[in-house]
Formats: sequence, C-alpha cells, structure tokens
Amino acid sequence: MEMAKTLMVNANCRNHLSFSAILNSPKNTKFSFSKTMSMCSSFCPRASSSTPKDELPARIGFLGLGIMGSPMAQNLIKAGCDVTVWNRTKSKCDPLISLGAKYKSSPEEVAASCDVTFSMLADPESAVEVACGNHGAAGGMSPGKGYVDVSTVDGATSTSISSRIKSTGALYLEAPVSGSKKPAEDGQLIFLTAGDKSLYETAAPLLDIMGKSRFYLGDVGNGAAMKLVVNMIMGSMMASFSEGLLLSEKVGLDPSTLVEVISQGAISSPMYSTKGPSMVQSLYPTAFPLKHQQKDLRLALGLAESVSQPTPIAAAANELYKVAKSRGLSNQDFSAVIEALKVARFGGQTSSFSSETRVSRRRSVRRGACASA
Ligand SMILES: NC(=O)C1=CN([C@@H]2O[C@H](COP(=O)(O)OP(=O)(O)OC[C@H]3O[C@@H](n4cnc5c(N)ncnc54)[C@H](OP(=O)(O)O)[C@@H]3O)[C@@H](O)[C@H]2O)C=CC1
Ligand SMILES: O=CC(=O)O
Repeated sequence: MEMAKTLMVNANCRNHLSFSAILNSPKNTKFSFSKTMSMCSSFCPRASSSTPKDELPARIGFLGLGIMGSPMAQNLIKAGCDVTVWNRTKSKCDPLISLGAKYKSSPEEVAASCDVTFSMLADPESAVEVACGNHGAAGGMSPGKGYVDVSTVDGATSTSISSRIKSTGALYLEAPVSGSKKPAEDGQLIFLTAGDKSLYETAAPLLDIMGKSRFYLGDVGNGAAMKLVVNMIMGSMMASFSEGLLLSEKVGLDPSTLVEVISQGAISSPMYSTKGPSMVQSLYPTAFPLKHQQKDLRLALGLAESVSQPTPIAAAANELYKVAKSRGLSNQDFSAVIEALKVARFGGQTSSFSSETRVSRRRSVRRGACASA
C-alpha cells in the first residue's frame, strides 16, 4: 500500500499509529486507540511542534484553487508536502506550480497519482461534479487512498459523494472549514470533520498545517451541519450589523463610533472589527463572496426545514442576501449585504457613508429635535 510507507498519524494527539496498521486492523473502523485518542477525538488544537516531513502522507492532491483553496494548497507546499493541483481555470494553478506543485489535467488524474486528495469547491453542484462527474476524482480513487472534501455543502451532497468515493474502496472525510481568506493564508482554519476516522487520523498532520484546530464530529453529515449552523449565525449577524450601521447613521451618529463601541462590549466580534471600517466606506474587498454566504443560508434553511426547526431570523437574512445578489453583488464580500438595505434615492443613487451626508444629516436631525422640543 502506497500510503503505508509514510504514514505516522497525529503527532498532535500523541498517537503514533501507522496507516497500514490502521487499515489492516481487523476492526478497521473501530481500531483500538488509546485513551488519549478518545479524549481528543472531538476537539484537537493544532500540534505545538510541526510534524516531521517524513511522517506526512506522501502525495497530496488539491482540487479547486479559489480564494480558499489557493492559500491552503500553498501552505501544504511551503510545509514541504508533495502537492499536485488541478483547477477548472488552469491559470490559477500557475502560481502554485511555480512554488513547486505538480499539475494534472483532471481530478481523476490527480486522485490516481495521490494518496490523499483535498477538494475546495464553490457549492454542492461543483463538489459533486469534481468528485463524481466525467473524469472526476472518484475515477482515480482506490483502496488505500483518501478523499477529503473541505467545501461547504449540505449533508445530502456530502453523503452522496461519500458513497461514490467509498464504492472504490477509498476512504472519505468531510472537513468544511470555519475561517476566511486571512485564516486560510495564516494556517488558522478550524476544520469540522466527519466520516472515516482512520482518514481523519491520517489527514490530521495536514489539517494542522492548514488550520489551528480540528473537530471530529462522527458520521458524514455532521461536519456539514456544524458548518451550516455556524454560517447561518454569521449571515444573520452580518445582516443585523448592517441594519445597525445604517440606523446609527440615519439618526445622526457616526457609524465608525458604533463599530468602536461594539468592539468594547459583550457583542464584540472580530468580524465586526475587521469588516466594519470598510463597510462604513462602502467598500467590500472580497474575502467570503456574498454568493457563498447566501448559498450557506439556503442550505442551512433546508437543514432547519428537515427537522422542522423554526429559523425566522435566518430566513429574513437570506432574503436580504438574495436582494444583494440581484443587485449584482454576488462576487463582492458578504458584508456588501448592507447595500441591500440602502434606500434608493436621488435618481437611483443609494445612500453611502460619505462624511458630507453624515454631517448634513446630523445637522438636520438636530434641527428636527430642536423644532419639536
Ligand atoms: N471564502 C471564504 O471566506 C470561505 C469559503 N468557504 C467555502 O469554501 C468553498 C470555496 O470558497 P472560495 O474559495 O471562497 O470560493 P471561490 O469562488 O473563490 O472558488 C471556488 C472554486 O470552485 C471552482 N468551481 C466552481 N464551479 C466549478 C465547477 N462547476 N467545476 C469545477 N470547479 C468549479 C472554482 O474554479 P474556477 O477557478 O475555475 O472558477 C474555484 O476553484 C465554498 O464552498 C465556500 O462556501 C468556507 C470558509 C470560508
Ligand atoms: O465560511 C466563511 C467563514 O468565514 O467561515
């Protein structure tokens, strides 16, 4: 078995089991880990020291080199991994090839030439296409290999990809990430994994290169569900923050001061502190595309529907993101959802946080207050 020659798993959890020992175990899916392993089976922070290069899976594939996939693959290359890349738009492979990555011209060829293949695709449709479509990764999978899908998709999609991959004898792990462009660049992602535990252990040193922590959540679907719940909350938070910024401005307050006030209190969040200042300037440099946030809300609402859980706040937020999409903001950062709340006026111009409008509005609010006093 190709993988077996290199795999010592999970320095982080202090378990040094070879991959061959795991796969050849009579109870493959229930191999007997030490108590230490069961203690850290749910949550593991990143290993404090880096895993020696010769303990990493030998050949790593990476499919999908968008905002997230590119820096994730780059971190693997920089850590000394042997990485083979593929992306639908080939030009996005070039910077990684110049860093030392190999290139194959289809997901199938990548999977055939690698031990563990990661995929980071836009949505359920592309995740299925790349895994199971014509010349998809499944065509190159076989026993001893693993497929780790880190895209944000719904549980049903993940389950169907899992079935196809496992029908080849390979292992499957869903591992969506929490954390955006900057955490991806800094190797600070949070992995929400579920599926084959032995592949989780094999992939752990790689996850630790790309992320700061990882959760193992059990059966396929649980990682997807956790990610959707997190992003449902995030989408609603951003919509609510947008309302607050615009309301503060309309009543004559400085939205930048609101951002500062929030940063010091109980609802402080890195998301508000990082995105707030640019939102005040009506700037939305893309880290997490708005179309993906709306996709996640749509999928989260489907998840809620499947268990009859009311989610009225998320449903309202979803409508707002749909409006933003219809205004051509799909590829802007999801903080551009604030634009959906700006009232059209002056021949179609929407309001903005220009200091001029802020000052004049503050004056007129004060005038109104005096007049009614
Ligand atoms: N950006 C973020 O902050 C975060 C994103 N995510 C999730 O990660 C995933 C990727 O996000 P991100 O990198 O931002 O997205 P991007 O839109 O930047 O990249 C999407 C990737 O999917 C590929 N793709 C899209 N459609 C197809 C298709 N039909 N066939 C093959 N490949 C396709 C794109 O290829 P091409 O280059 O050819 O278009 C590209 O590689 C999404 O599921 C997103 O929800 C999770 C956490 C954070
Ligand atoms: O999915 C987006 C994120 O920031 O996490």
